[in-house]
Amino acid sequence: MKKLEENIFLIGFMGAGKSTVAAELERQLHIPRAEMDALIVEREGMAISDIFAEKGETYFRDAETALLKDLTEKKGIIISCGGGAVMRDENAALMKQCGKIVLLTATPETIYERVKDSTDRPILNGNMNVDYIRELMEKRKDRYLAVADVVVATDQKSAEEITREILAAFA
Ligand SMILES: Nc1ncnc2c1ncn2[C@@H]1O[C@H](COP(=O)(O)OP(=O)(O)OP(=O)(O)O)[C@@H](O)[C@H]1O
Ligand SMILES: O=C(O)C1=C[C@@H](O)[C@@H](O)[C@H](O)C1
Ligand SMILES: [Mg+2]
Repeated sequence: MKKLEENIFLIGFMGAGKSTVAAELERQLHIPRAEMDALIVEREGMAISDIFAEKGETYFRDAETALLKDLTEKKGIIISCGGGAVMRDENAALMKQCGKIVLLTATPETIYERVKDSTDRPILNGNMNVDYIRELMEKRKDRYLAVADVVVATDQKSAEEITREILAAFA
């Protein structure tokens, strides 16, 4: 893993720990990290929830695809994806072509505990409960699993442990 020629894409449900683990991978591997959500906020000059509310989800999804196209021009970076990014076929194909895809999973109960106080996950606005999380996760699960090269369950594990498992899978 010293000479990472491909990218690492971290995918998974909101709160699975993509941003947290990406930061740990960056710290350990000394390779740059791109946070899709943060880069969209920077490009648009608006919070994610404001983009959804004022411009709509399709606008956000188009911005996400445009950003992914720019990011996949690069090599050897860690990309922490938006939780829904891989649901678009075009995005999933781009990721597959340009790197290894790591899926982080967690139970709906764990996810709820991690995201319940957040106000900037518009997909969960008004639906912040375990049942809704389970339902949406179920809808997304097949796609997440279909594209993943490596799957790491994150419940009751620290970011360091999860990172160790990812690196072991690629060793
Ligand atoms: N392994 C873990 N154990 C305990 N808490 C965690 C773990 N991973 C992440 N968290 C916490 O859960 C919350 C969500 O984590 P994070 O932002 O990394 O998720 P994400 O997958 O990037 O979510 P999103 O798709 O919404 O960007 C944060 O408060 C983070 O500190
Ligand atoms: O799962 C999703 O659809 C999303 C996850 C977040 O990372 C953001 O990209 C946005 O809130 C949408
Ligand atoms: Mg994140």
